[in-house]
Formats: sequence, structure tokens, C-alpha cells
Amino acid sequence: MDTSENAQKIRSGLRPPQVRAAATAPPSTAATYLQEMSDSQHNARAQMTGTRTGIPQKRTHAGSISIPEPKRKTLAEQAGEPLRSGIPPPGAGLPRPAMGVRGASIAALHSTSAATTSRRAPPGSFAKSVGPGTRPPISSRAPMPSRAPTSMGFSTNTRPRGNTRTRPATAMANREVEDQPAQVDQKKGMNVSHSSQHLRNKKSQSAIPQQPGASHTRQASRDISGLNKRFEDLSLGGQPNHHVSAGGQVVSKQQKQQKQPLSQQSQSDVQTERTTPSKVHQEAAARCNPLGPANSQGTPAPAPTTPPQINRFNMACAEISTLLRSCSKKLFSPPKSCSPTKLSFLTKDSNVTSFTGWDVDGRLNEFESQFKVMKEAFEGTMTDRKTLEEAIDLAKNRASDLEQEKQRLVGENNQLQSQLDLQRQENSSLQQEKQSIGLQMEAELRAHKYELEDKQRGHKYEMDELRRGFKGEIDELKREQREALEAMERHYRVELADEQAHRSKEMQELRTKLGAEQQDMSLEMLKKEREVQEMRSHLEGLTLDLDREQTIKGTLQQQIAEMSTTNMSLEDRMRGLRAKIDFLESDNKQQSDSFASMEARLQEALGVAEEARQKLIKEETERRVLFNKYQELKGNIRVMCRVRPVLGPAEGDEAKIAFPDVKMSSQIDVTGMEEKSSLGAISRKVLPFEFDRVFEPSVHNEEVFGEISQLVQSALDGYNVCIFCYGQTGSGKTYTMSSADGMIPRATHMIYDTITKLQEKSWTYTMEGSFVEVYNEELHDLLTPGRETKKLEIRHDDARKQTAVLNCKTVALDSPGSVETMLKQAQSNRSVAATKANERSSRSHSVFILKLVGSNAATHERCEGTLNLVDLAGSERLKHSQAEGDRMRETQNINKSLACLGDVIEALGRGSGHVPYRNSKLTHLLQYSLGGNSKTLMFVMVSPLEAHLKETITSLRFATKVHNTHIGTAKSTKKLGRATTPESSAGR
Ligand SMILES: Nc1ncnc2c1ncn2[C@@H]1O[C@H](COP(=O)(O)OP(=O)(O)OP(=O)(O)O)[C@@H](O)[C@H]1O
Repeated sequence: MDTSENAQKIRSGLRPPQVRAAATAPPSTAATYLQEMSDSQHNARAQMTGTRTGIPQKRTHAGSISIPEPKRKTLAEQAGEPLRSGIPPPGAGLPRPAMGVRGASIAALHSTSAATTSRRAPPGSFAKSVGPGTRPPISSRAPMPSRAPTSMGFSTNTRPRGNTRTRPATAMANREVEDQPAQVDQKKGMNVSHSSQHLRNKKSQSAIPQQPGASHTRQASRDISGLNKRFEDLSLGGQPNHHVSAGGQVVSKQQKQQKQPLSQQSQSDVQTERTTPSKVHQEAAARCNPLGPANSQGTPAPAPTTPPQINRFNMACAEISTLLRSCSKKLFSPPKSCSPTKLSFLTKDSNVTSFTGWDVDGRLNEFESQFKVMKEAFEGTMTDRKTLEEAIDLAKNRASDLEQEKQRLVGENNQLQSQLDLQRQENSSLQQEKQSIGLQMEAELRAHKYELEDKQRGHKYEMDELRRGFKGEIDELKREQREALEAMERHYRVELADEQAHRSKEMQELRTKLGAEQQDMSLEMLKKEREVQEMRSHLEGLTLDLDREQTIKGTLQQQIAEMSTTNMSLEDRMRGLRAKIDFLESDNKQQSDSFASMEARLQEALGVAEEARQKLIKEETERRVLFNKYQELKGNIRVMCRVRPVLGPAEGDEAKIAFPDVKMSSQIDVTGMEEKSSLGAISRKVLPFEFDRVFEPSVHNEEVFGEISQLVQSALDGYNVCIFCYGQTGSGKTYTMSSADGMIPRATHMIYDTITKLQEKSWTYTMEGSFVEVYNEELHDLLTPGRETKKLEIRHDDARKQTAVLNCKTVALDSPGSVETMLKQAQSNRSVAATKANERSSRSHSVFILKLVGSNAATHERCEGTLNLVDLAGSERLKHSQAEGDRMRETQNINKSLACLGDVIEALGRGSGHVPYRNSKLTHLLQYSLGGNSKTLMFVMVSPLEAHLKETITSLRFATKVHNTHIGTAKSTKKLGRATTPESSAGR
């Protein structure tokens, strides 16, 4: 065996022999023993590892095996296997990183050597210790008398059953005692503590069997233990951060963290150094040299707090210790018989005949080479020891400082511990107090709970008592309430019945009253209907009477004509008779007879004529009565409307005025102003107005007068008649009233005609006219020039129901031409008065007063009537006045007079006892022509222009208000000389 092979074995886990043992024991014998012990140990450990755990092994350390161990072959089986020479190449089992031995624990080294030499070795390794040949007899293996018959029996010692002491004292036992904790620690991944190492040393010492060379072994063990102890003390004293493993190897904290890879690295280093044994010395020198190149070779640097020389020294010591331990184990191993060299493990299949025996020389040479290497390393280490003593001293000083710090900390710790004890005592007292309070509270809670339950029971009992008590009271109250309700119900039923009876009685009374009222109303209705029927029948009778009278009149006129004819014939006969008388005078007797007959006939004719005249007068009286009644039936106040024509295009647009009532001509529809609704739509309403007669623009004054001629006749018959023309300026009032063919001339002409005709009936009339103006509530005589006029005063004759104006000129209208003269004079005077105002006619009321006084010589009747033809001021001044001074006064007076006229008409319509005639000059002047026996006609004049539409509507509304007024029945002012009135005449 060469040097490299020895070095390889040293790094693979073979322990260097103990120095003392190596020095004392014979080299050959010691080498043989060591080699045999090592092989046996490897075999036994391999078997032990595989059989003891029985679980899949994993490599937790450099020497651990992580793969399942194959089934252990028996020695007999291994003996039959072919011999395999040499140690398996490194890394044949598991790959191992290349690492140095530094930092690897001794246990790891042990495991590594066991794994590499025994467990991982091929069966041929057993041949090195056992040999492939025939196994020597057991007696030849005297050094292991107490060993188990087979290696399997060794596995029982590996179990922690405490039978290691009873195991036969063999080198295997010693190895077992040393390796087992290390292996366990390796499996746990822990470092072996100082005490455990010390204990193992003791165990190993106690486990050494009494065998030859035991004293040397014990001495060597003590030396190694002492050396380890010194190294460990050195490590502990100089490096607090380092621990000593089971083999005395120093492991830093950083190395702990890198334990696994370091272990693997150490394995790799061992494998590497097998091939280069010369590096051992170099490494040892490097380890001893603090400034050596060890760190530069990738070795993990020690902790910064540890001097590098100390680390290297510790590692070198650990390596030395490892080597010494290996040697000592070899020394301690019991002597064995020579192991067969280069033989396979002995198995049942082994060919025992080929066993060649034990190679003692080879093993001895190997041991010697190892010893030399170890000696050299030891010498180098010892040299380094001296170099590192100073570092050790420093470490000791550091240890002393740390010891002082430790003492201080211990003191503080004791102080804190005492405080902690006090706190604990206090805490315990508080806990006790808490417990006592808790108990007290529980007791109080229980007491309170019991008290509460007692009170609840008491309250429940009281509640039951109260409930029972109240139940009776409630029943009593319910009964009383029920009785009260029943009493109230009876009472209210009685009241309800009374109320119903009372209401029924009232209903009955109301029904009776209502029936009576209905009957009264029915009777009233019947009475009214009868009155209407009577009126109608009376009207019909009057109409028939009128027709009859007219017929009679015609007949009488015819009779008169006939009588006139007869009279003429009679006169002719008289003339003939006179001629005949004359003839008879000549013929006396004959003539006398003819004369007498003729006289008789004449007297008869005169009697008939007188009778006819009397009848005619009587019929005229009856006609007046009937005519007045007819006028009364038509109404004492009438309203007629007249629309003037458009004079030309210069006047502007024409308003939309319609006359829908073609037959009666009593309605006028005026399309009103544009109105804008809330939605913005523009519309115009059609406003209908109804009057007694409506005259279209095409109607002339002649036709208009035909309607008022009856009123003129009434005036001739002795009634007061008032005809107004109301309307805005330019509507045709003056045209209607005072124009050449207006109402005034036509009335006068009619009156003249009528008077002439009435003369036949013994009626003679006197007609006087006056023309006044009401301006600013003052009367002005239009027939008197302005400078000559006097203040006019109104005098009323209540007896005659006539009005006289003092200082007013009255013109006797004895001819038709006198009326035109009067009208022209009035117009002339009005123009003179209007010198300061161009529109005087529009701002004053003109009143033409025509008094008619008639007398009937035949009947001695007398009648006095007044015809008032009034041209009112323009009505538009009512609202549009913005005048000042005189104009404003004019306007105010016009408004006042027109308002008073409306008030008077309204009062007359209501039948009020007081009629405000005196509120204005106009109404005061016309007092006896408005109401009473008077007859009133109002013409509302309407302009056809769109521009005057608003005033037109206003005028029409005013006229409608007047039209709805009914004035009492007119009475004739006729005074007969014999107190004959038309009514009395009619009655007759
Ligand atoms: N029915 C008609 N036919 C023809 N022309 C008429 C008619 N009515 C009125 N006129 C003419 O219209 C004009 C105004 O008429 P008139 O003067 O009568 O109005 P008025 O209201 O009486 O005036 P004022 O109020 O100023 O006295 C006159 O020129 C008149 O000739």
C-alpha cells in the first residue's frame, strides 16, 4: 500500500492510532488489529445502519446515507461472492461536493468513513477484513470472545435498550458507544454538546472491556480525552460562538448554517485528498498559519469576531483529534485473527475454498504510513500551537471579560428574576384576590338571583292577587258600562225616535206646505194663464173691435158719402121743389102739397145726417181709446235701433253687422272686437241684440217715421210722448231727428194732416213748438238769439202733468212751413252758440217740444199732449274724455245727464216710488214725458264703421238696458169739457 492510499483512508474516516498506543504496540500487531477492527466495524455499522433503523435512510450529514440500504447479505453470502479489490471510488454512492475537512464534524467523518468503506463499499471490501477464503474458526478470533455470533447480532447493540453495557467488550462495542450519539445527532442535524462528548468519553472508557492491552487503551483514551478537553476548552474560551462537536471539532454558527453543504464538501475534500496525500502536510501548515492561503481556497471564512488563527487552530486540533481517535480505535480494537486479504464478503454463496487468508503485512504497512503522516501533522500542529498561544491568551482574556459580563448579566438576571418573582407573587395575590372576588360575586349573584327569583315569585303572586282583584272590578266595571251603554242606547233610541217623529212631522209639514205652495203656484200660474188668455182674448176682441170700428168707419164714411150724395140729391130735389113751389105758387094748392112733402123729406135727411155725424164722433172717441190701448200693449217704452249707411270709402272699414230677423226686423248681430284667448287664439264673438225694431242702413226716414207716427198720433190723442236719439257722434242722430225729412218735420207734417182731418170730427188743435238745448246742465232756448235769451226755468204742472219752460220762446205752428222756419232758426241759434265750440251739437242735448192742444166742439173734448223729440249728446264722450277746463265740464255734464237718464228709466222700470228726475236738467225737463202716462221711444243710432265698433256695442248695451224696462200704463191727459176721458169713453 502506498502513501496515497493511506492518506485516502485517513480522510475516508480511518482514525489515526493513538500516539501512545502506536508507540507501545507492535507495529505489525497494532496495524493488524486496527485494520481488522476497522473492517469489522465497517461491516457491523453497515449492517447496523441497515437493520437498526429499518426505515429509508437519507443523507442528513456528510456520512449519512439517504437511499434505502439494500438487503444485508450474510457473511456466508458475502463469502461466496467474487473478490473485489480496492476501495470504491469516491462518489460511487452519492455525489458529494468537494470540500475540505475543515468544518466537518468528527461524527460526520465517522459516518463518512463508515459509509464509504462499509456501506458503500462493494462486497469486495469485506474481503479485506474477512477474506474470501474459508472463515477461520471462532477460536482463532479470541480477541472478540463476547461478540455476537454474527454481525447481525451487533445490530441489537445499536438500539437504545441500555444493553450496551452487557455487550461483550469489543472494539465494536466501543465504536458503537462513540458513534451512536454522533449518528443520532447527525440524523437530528445537531452538534454534539460539550457535555455529551464528555459523557461519551466516559462511556467509552467504561465500555472498554478487560482485554489484553486495556491499560494502554485506557491511557490513550484519557490522553485523547484530555487533549479534546483542552481543545474544547480552548474553543469555548476563545470563541463563544463555536461549539465542539462529538469529536471535538469546532463548529461555528455560520458553519452550522452551512453544515450540510460543508459536510458534503468535507467528503469531497477527503476524496480529493485521497489522491493527493502530500497535501496533508500543506494543509496542516496552512491551518496553523493564520495568514495562510486557506481562506483563499474557497473555504468559508470564520466569524468576524473570531481570530482566524484560532479557527485554524481549532480545526487543526479537531483534525488531529480525529486522526488520534481513529488511531486509538484501531489500537483499542481487540486483536483479531488475520483477515483474509482481497477477498469478497463471505456469503452463503461464497466459495470458501478460494479464501486466501489475512493480509497482515499490507495492513501494517498501511498503518505505518498513516502513522507517519499523522506524526508529521502532529508535529506541524504542535509547532503551530506555540504560535497560537498568544491568541489563546487573548481568547482567555476575552473569556474572562465575558465571564464578568456574564456575572453582571447573571446579577441583573437575578434581580429581574427577583422582580419577576415579586410580580408573580403579586400576580398570584391578585389572582387569589380575583378568585376571591369572583367567588364573592358568584355568591352575590346567586344571592341576587335567589332574591330576584323570590321577588319574581312574590310579584307573580301579587300580580295574580291583583289580577284576581282587578278581574272582579273589571267585571263590575264592564257590567256598569254595559248597563250605562244600554241606558244610553235606550235614551238615544227614544231621542232618535222623537227626532225621527219630529223630522217626519217637519217633513210632512214641509210636504204640505210645499204642496200648498205648489197649489198656490199652480193657481197663480193658472190665474196668470187666464189673465194672459183674457189679455189675448181681449186683444183679439180689441183687434176685432178695431177692425169692426174701422169697418163701421168705412161704412159710416160710405154712408156719409151716400148721405152727402143724398143730401145733394135732396138739395137738388129742394131746388126742384122750390122751383116746383114757385110753380105751385103759381098753382097754389098743388104747390103747397109738394112743398110739404119735400120739407118732410128734408127733415128726415137732416136727421139721418146728424145721426151719422154723431156716430162718427163716437167712433173717433172709441178709436182713440182702442188706439191707446194698442199703443200700451206695444209698450210704453220702446227701443228701436237704426244703423246709418256708410257714407263712403273714406270712412274706413265697415263693421260686421247682420240683421238675421228678416220678418220682424227686431234683431241685430254685431261681430265684436278681436279677443285673444289664453292659448293665443284670436276670435271675434257675434253679439246679438234685440229691440222693438231694427232699421237697416237702407231704411229711410219715411219708414222710420212710420214706426213713430203712432206715437205722434198718441201725442195728438193727448199723451206725452218722448222720442230720444241716443248714440255716438256721427251715428245719425241729427240726421234722423232734425234733418229735412227727419222725425221732427215728418211729425209736424203728420200732425197738420191729422189736425185737418180731425176738423171734420169737430176737433180743432193748437200746436206750439219750442226748441231748447241742455248744455252744461243749463237750458238754452234755441229759438231765441243768444244775446236775448234769458235764463230758462222749468215749471211742472202736476195737475195737468205738463211742463212749461219759463222765458222760453214758443212758436205757434199753425202751418207746415212754420216748423221748417222754427228748425232753421234753432239750427241758426245753435250755430251762434257754438262759435267757441265747433262740435257743440255733439256735446249738448237738443229738445224739440211740441205741445198739441185739441178740442172737440161737438163732443167738448179737450186733449193736451206733448211731443218731445230729443237729440242727445254724443255718448262716446262718456269714456274718452281727456279734456280740461270747459271741455272737461262739458263731458262731466254730458255724462251726468246720460247717467241720470239711465237711472230714471231704471227707477221707472223697478216701479220705485222715487224717480230721480231732478238729478239732471234733461230728466227734470222731461219729467212728465218719462213714465206715468207718457210714451217713450229711444232710437239707438249705430255707426256702421269698424272704427266705431266699441262705441256701437256700448250704445247697444245701454239701449238693451232701457229696452228691458217697462214703464207703467200711460194715461191720457185728455180732459174733456165734460170730464170725458178716452177710458171713460171707451167704458161707455
Ligand atoms: N241714414 C242715413 N242716411 C244717409 N246719411 C246719413 C244717415 N244718417 C246719418 N247720415 C249722415 O251722417 C252724417 C252724420 O250724421 P249726424 O250729424 O246726424 O250724426 P249725429 O250723431 O247726429 O251728429 P252730432 O251728434 O254731432 O250731432 C251726416 O252727414 C248725415 O248726413
